[in-house]
Amino acid sequence: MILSAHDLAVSERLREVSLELEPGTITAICGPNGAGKSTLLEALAGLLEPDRGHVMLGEANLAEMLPRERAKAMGYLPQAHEIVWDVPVRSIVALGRMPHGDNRTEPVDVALAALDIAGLADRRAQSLSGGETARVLLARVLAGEPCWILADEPLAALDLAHQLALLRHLRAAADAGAGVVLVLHDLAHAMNHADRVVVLDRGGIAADGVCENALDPQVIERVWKVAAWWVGEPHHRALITR
Ligand SMILES: Nc1ncnc2c1ncn2[C@@H]1O[C@H](COP(=O)(O)OP(=O)(O)OP(=O)(O)O)[C@@H](O)[C@H]1O
Repeated sequence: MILSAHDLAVSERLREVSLELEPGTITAICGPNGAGKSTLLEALAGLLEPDRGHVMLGEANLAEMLPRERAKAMGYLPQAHEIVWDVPVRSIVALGRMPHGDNRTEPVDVALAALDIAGLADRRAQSLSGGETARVLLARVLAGEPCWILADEPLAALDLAHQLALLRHLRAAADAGAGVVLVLHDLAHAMNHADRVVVLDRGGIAADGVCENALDPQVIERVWKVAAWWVGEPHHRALITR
């Protein structure tokens, strides 16, 4: 189902943002610190009530959906990676099944494997490293098999191999019909792995479109105030800065 934002405004943080996001694709939200990326993602997840505007999931207004139905549809990973309960990793990941009210173990096992944490399943959550914690919280989102995966900087704490593995998994989820929206600071990840990039600047949309256009050097110069250019082949590009 299409996820759409209509004239979303949140105090000084977001100014009249409208977007239509297609399932089956990966959209990256990029922009400088404080641009409003996390605010937009939270609003798209239905977890932040905008001052004006609304978010629709297909024909349903997200704000009017039952919390349980919304939680089934929208998998959200916040920016701060913290686990406050000192319980086994498997129990944390299994929380992803809560909106479904079932005890199905298969999605939990698939998520543990996807994030390469099956070997940690019996470890206490508070004994994990930062990157392991991030992978456990992502696995919880994936275990819920949501229609939409909204993740705020999901790659930030991961090492190179786990970043690539997660990106492959998110691509497979999109190919299977899920919508994926990622807040990314690494513009090369956005360029190489997203289908579409939305650039936010000071609460508004500065660019929106296919990666080559939305992350054109002129946009990077205007928004980030950095002189930069792309090298390499499509899907394997690197950003060179001056
Ligand atoms: N709860 C809040 N109350 C008031 N202002 C907030 C709140 N949360 C964030 N802000 C402000 O809103 C603006 C947008 O914040 P947001 O976290 O959405 O930015 P961001 O693009 O995700 O930034 P970053 O890249 O630093 O994570 C910032 O100026 C921030 O200081």
